[in-house]
Amino acid sequence: MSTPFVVAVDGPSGSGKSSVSRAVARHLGAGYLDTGAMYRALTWWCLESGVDLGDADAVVAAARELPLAMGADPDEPGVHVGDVDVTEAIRSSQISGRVSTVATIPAVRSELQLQQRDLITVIGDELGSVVAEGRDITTVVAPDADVRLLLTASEDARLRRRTQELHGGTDAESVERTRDEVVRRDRDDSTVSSFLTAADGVSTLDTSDLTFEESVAAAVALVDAAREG
Ligand SMILES: Nc1ncnc2c1ncn2[C@@H]1O[C@H](COP(=O)(O)OP(=O)(O)O)[C@@H](O)[C@H]1O
Ligand SMILES: Nc1ccn([C@H]2C[C@H](O)[C@@H](COP(=O)(O)OP(=O)(O)O)O2)c(=O)n1
Repeated sequence: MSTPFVVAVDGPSGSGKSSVSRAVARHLGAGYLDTGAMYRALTWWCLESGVDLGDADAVVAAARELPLAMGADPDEPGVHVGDVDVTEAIRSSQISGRVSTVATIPAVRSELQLQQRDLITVIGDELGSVVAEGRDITTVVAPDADVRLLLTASEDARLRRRTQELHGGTDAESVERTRDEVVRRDRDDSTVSSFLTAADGVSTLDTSDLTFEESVAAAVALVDAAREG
């Protein structure tokens, strides 16, 4: 069996990681792994089962026991915890508002990073290639990936995109309602991962002034160059 082709993508909220990574995975016929969804699913499970998010030991124990199933289809990347389909529920503002509390516990990160490496191996072995995205994939989870890409975009562009997605418009009030979900969360998350500037060997793609299609084309060009080289 040949070694799987791995694409690692990081970036702040609203930079386009999920949508661009899914498009790249479709282009490659690869599997897709949304590592942020794993932190979200753990947060959902803790809230559902009454685990106090302030009790780091309890959250770590929950991370070890989490009955998580990650779908790898970029067209339909479902997330299940036990029998429950949490794909939609983990995108709620309740989860977005609390996920950083979970994701900034170092031992939780170590546990989920282990699970993410295993998933990248399993998906890669099955499909031949995998696109994994998050905050620390290029640096910690898969630093040896064949392609390592940091997506960036101005705060203004990221806020506008997320507001459009969540509220269907970009009036001033909706933008303010979204600010906590983007700006505050990135500030908290960046205390434990370095996803605002590219590490050595990581390519940066600034999507601020690109259309979605242009972002995908630029990412695909990088991936194709690495495949051919
Ligand atoms: N140039 C662009 N690059 C990437 N996404 C863009 C661009 N312009 C608009 N978007 C939209 O912004 C949103 C980005 O969301 P998402 O991919 O979930 O970002 P992230 O995973 O980084 O939080 C999507 O709805 C996407 O269609
Ligand atoms: N590899 C990762 C992925 C996500 N996280 C954290 C940081 C984020 O606040 C949450 C949710 O990530 P997610 O990628 O779903 O967030 P956005 O879609 O970018 O808004 O998880 C992380 O710490 N490390």
